[in-house]
Amino acid sequence: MAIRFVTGNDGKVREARDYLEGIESVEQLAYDYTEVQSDSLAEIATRGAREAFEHLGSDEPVLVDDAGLFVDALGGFPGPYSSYVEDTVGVERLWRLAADEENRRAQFRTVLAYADESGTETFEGSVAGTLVAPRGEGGFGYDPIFEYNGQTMAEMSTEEKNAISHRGRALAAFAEWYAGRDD
Ligand SMILES: O=c1[nH]c(=O)c2ncn([C@@H]3O[C@H](COP(=O)(O)OP(=O)(O)OP(=O)(O)O)[C@@H](O)[C@H]3O)c2[nH]1
Ligand SMILES: [Mg+2]
Repeated sequence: MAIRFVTGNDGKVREARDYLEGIESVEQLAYDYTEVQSDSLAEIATRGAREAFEHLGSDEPVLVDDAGLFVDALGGFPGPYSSYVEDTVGVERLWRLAADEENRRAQFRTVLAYADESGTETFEGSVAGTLVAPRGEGGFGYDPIFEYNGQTMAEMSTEEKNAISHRGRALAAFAEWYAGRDD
């Protein structure tokens, strides 16, 4: 049975497909679930997955991904508000905010929530890196300003990004659980 990935973000779908290829197919559903205002990505993802599962019906499980960029020098901003900040402030201006700081460390975090009739499972992944002036054409979102091991995530192929990224790590935990579940 295909995994129903509820997201409007094509980049997330590309990465999930690349990672889960050979395990399960991934179908993108564009249902716009409520993203609650919370400091916790897990809470946002869990509540979104429950709402999407109940709304979409048909007893098929859904997968939701809530992600955020946490900048050390900015007290973890934009964190759970990363999507809003990308749309309002923009990636380039967020970089300029961080460029004035001595400490340019940041983390990317993702929580995947998988909801079915028996409940919701969550899988987390994070990666630590350094913010840099934008480089690279690949990826999406903040990838051009997030450097890991000398490369920005926008300079990596999908496979290279998945091997080190927050989402790749969350997908690894999900894939292990998914393969071992009995249904
Ligand atoms: O550099 C990045 N590398 C990534 O791997 C990544 N994953 C997410 N993001 C950005 O962080 C916010 C998350 O918000 P978010 O989880 O609500 O996603 P979204 O609104 O884009 O899609 P949806 O799944 O909610 O429909 C959005 O601004 C995304 O562009 C990323 N940026
Ligand atoms: Mg969103």
